[in-house]
Amino acid sequence: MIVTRALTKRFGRVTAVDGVGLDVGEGDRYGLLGPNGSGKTTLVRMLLGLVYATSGEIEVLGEPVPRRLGRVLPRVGALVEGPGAYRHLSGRANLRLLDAAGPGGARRDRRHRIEEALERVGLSGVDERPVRAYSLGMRQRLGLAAALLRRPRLLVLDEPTNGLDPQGIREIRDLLAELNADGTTILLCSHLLAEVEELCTRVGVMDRGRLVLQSDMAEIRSPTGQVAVRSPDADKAADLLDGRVEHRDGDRLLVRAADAAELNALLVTEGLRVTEIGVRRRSLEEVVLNLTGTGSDRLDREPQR
Ligand SMILES: Nc1ncnc2c1ncn2[C@@H]1O[C@H](COP(=O)(O)OP(=O)(O)OP(=O)(O)O)[C@@H](O)[C@H]1O
Repeated sequence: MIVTRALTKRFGRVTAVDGVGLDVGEGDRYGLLGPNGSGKTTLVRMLLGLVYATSGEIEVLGEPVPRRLGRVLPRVGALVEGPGAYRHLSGRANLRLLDAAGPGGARRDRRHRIEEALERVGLSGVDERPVRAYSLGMRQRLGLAAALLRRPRLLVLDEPTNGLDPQGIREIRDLLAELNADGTTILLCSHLLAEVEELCTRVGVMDRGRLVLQSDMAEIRSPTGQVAVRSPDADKAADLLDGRVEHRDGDRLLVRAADAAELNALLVTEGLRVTEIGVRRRSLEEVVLNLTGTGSDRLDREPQR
């Protein structure tokens, strides 16, 4: 769906994007993660022909960009510059204008398409108030509706849940999952680890212009070969499992073992009580921290010097 090779963009002395090889497959929910200023926006703007690359190659939907942009863009929905709209017009009127700019047949078909897009983003009940009276969340939804008008095969979204409350975030996340289940490939930029972890099937991590990680989420979340055990008999358990305990913290043990059920059986057979047990998987946060030393769920910390 999207392939870039050695993609680089310099603004004067600043290298915003540095030798990036992005690989987004059909049906992916790809999360491009990175702190502010790491180059995510510049990268997606290049994919959409909004910025020209300094060097490197881009292919979107099998076509070279920007050379074949005219063939690519009608099949791509994008929400990149923030939800831009005419503030004095209603949301519906904005979509009407946008729709009229493209091909699309009879007036009835157009009206139907607009209502369908509004419905998808939960704005079907919206009245004729001008967009300037909308909340940020409503504007964000309107931006998404605009991106969905042409039933795109690929959606490119920059921070799609910015400014939304938790309920709004959940709705957008559900909507994106639904669209993806219907066959739309999604590329989204985010500085929120949790958002990418919950929604995405594939992740790329940007750090100072470079793509420092690109992997399927399933691979990141694959078992580490350790089992986490919590037991009120932790001392005895540690004696019993001597040599296999990699870490101990009070009543919690981290044990080198592939099979939690087997370990549980062993402990219980020896008369040791187990309150919690499970195969340990790394979180996306751990993986990202190891790579970039970037903290917490907001990745917008200053790089360490
Ligand atoms: N038009 C421009 N002219 C000069 N420098 C720019 C321009 N656009 C981006 N940059 C610089 O390129 C770097 C990457 O910026 P970019 O906006 O792509 O990062 P980002 O990861 O998307 O961050 P954010 O989430 O804040 O948008 C930054 O150092 C930024 O200052």
